[in-house]
Amino acid sequence: MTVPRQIVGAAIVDSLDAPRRLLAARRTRPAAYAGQWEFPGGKVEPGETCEDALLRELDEELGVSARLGGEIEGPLAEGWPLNGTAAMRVWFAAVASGEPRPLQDHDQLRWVGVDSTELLELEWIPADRPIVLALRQHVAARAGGF
Ligand SMILES: Nc1nc2c([nH]c(=O)n2[C@H]2C[C@H](O)[C@@H](COP(=O)(O)OP(=O)(O)OP(=O)(O)O)O2)c(=O)[nH]1
Repeated sequence: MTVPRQIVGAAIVDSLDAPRRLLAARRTRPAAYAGQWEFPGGKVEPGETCEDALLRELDEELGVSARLGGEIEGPLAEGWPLNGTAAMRVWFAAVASGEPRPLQDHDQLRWVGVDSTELLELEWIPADRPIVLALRQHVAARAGGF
């Protein structure tokens, strides 16, 4: 069996202890994903841990340093299956310093309520939808439901 290409993504929330809002990012490339919303992140490079790669990507793409919280575990050891031969591990994260800006790969960032219909109505990359649902479940379970 081929090992999927490892991608990492961040569910950036306003607070790791009591998340109410999520930072969604709209991609500009490649054409197949342009205009669709995603979790900021990218490919893990050789020699990097997933966590190091994610912190690097958040710095490059958004200009922030971040603190990672718990992982939103997917069905695979490599996380959540994406299109093709990739899979993505996703962590909750909070901004430690800096103000997120769409420096690379995105043309829009948006803080969206975790329990809002707006979150569900965003045009997510299709493979991200189950991750969004899992994220809501995590937050709802912690908050006692919403
Ligand atoms: N970052 C990110 N990528 C996702 C998500 N969902 C999803 O299917 N993908 C796909 C799109 C890309 O094919 C791949 C991530 O590659 P990328 O282009 O973001 O990686 P990168 O920043 O390292 O870019 P590059 O240096 O290769 O240009 O995973 C998501 O939520 N976040």
